[in-house]
Amino acid sequence: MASSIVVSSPGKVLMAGGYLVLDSAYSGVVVSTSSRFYSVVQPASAGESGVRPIQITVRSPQFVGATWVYNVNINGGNVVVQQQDVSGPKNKFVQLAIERTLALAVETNGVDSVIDTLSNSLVITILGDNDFYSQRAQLSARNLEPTLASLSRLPPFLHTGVPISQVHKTGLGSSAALITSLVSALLLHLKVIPSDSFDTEIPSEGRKLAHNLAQYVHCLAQGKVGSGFDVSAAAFGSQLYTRFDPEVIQGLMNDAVAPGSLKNVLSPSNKDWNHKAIPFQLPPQVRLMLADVDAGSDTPSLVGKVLRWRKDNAEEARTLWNTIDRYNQTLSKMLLRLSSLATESPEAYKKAVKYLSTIQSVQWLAYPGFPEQERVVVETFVEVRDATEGIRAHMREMGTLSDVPIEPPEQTQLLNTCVSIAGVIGGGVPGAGGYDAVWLLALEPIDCPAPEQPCARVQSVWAQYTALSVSPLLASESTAKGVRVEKWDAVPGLKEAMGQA
Ligand SMILES: Nc1ncnc2c1ncn2[C@@H]1O[C@H](COP(=O)(O)OP(=O)(O)O)[C@@H](O)[C@H]1O
Ligand SMILES: C[C@@](O)(CCOP(=O)(O)OP(=O)(O)O)CC(=O)O
Repeated sequence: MASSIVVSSPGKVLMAGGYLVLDSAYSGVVVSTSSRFYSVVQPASAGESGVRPIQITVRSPQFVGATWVYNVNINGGNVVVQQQDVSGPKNKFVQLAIERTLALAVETNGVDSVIDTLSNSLVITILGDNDFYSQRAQLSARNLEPTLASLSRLPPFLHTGVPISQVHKTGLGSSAALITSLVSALLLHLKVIPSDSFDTEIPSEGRKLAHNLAQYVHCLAQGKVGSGFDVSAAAFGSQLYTRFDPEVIQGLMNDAVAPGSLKNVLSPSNKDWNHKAIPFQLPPQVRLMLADVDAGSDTPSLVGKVLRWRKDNAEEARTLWNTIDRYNQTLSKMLLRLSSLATESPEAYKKAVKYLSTIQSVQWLAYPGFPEQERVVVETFVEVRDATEGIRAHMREMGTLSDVPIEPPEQTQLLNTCVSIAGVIGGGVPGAGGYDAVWLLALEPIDCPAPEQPCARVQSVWAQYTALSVSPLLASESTAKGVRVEKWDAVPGLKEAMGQA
């Protein structure tokens, strides 16, 4: 498909730092997922060139009735993107992503250049990996158990059978990944950033601009400035994230922006973008598993209650947040140390993982005869386990003090059952917590048959929780990178899904 651009961004799991990451004094441990969101930008067919006003059609082939046609009006520096069918369902994430990216392109390259680039109009297709949306209905329709093996048997980009408004999201940050991949694809198509902006993980100026624009659009679409960890993960991949000062975009949080007001604010050289995204990755042979547990909690209301408690109990909250932050930092430091140990002593690391994968974590230190290098690996894994348990205990305490179900009893019971499975390192509730999901870190020894892997043991326990209708997801460090340009043929099922609409 000539002159098409395919860009993808990962989803996210905030393993540690929920609520704290709203304060730039603290950081969050964010793992970007193996599940990715794709934006495909193509010039409309030749027969539609020269259409006025310029039209941009956006299609979401995975949902019923998810096609939006926009008229683009560029008058001087003003860019207005209007939905043709004003009575139809709207998608503010898509509309604002297009409108503000075009406005930035006009500021950067001038009106004539943008109009010339859009002379053929555009067709944009957006698709999320299956894991962004609950596949329970699709699994039961195929009489399949809610297991990883069943999920891997589903066709990629599976049609959900419902309108977007009715989809059960799994909390991987679909809107953040959507916006980041879409603005990145448009910035490339409109030649606002160089074509190689996403060729390496090193944050190029183009990647930084795409991040800043995506953060702005996401906050505008949501009507609030969250911590932004989800967009940062979509842009830069797994990281230790510290939020930017919301003031940097406060002046742009309006229905319309004055011509010329975006470029300087969103520029990577604007030092007011003071977020931090320190590269992070899970150690080898460690898998992040996610269970989509329930219909989900209302994150903004949980956040509102916790922040009210924090405001009314400043001293108590500071002490508790500082304690949680120490556990969060220990978790990230020990996970990074395991990556170093795997590089320094690969054989000792592999042997330790193999042994630990066969027993419960509470027994990991029982054996006294480890050789020195293996003992260091075992002790470091124990520190990770202890950090996860310390985070859980203090997040539960925060929930009790603020009357918010951060780790409610049902989740505590599920997590306690899971972390006692042989080969499971630890777990917790992601992000704001609640009833949405649980995450686990599980060992994955290299030379061990799949049915004996800790992941498989977790699956068999999760399959018993039919009441929780768990649909497990899986993330891993191997593919958890930020925005990247894709080759058509390298994305299984993409061409077929494009034809779905
Ligand atoms: N494939 C898609 N096509 C169009 N819009 C989508 C798609 N997936 C998600 N969205 C938009 O993102 C919103 C969900 O974003 P969000 O609330 O961040 O969910 P989550 O973070 O739990 O995935 C949806 O309501 C919809 O507007
Ligand atoms: C509370 C938070 O710090 C983390 C929320 O993480 P979640 O992953 O729970 O977010 P949703 O996908 O919107 O449900 C709020 C924030 O950082 O913006």
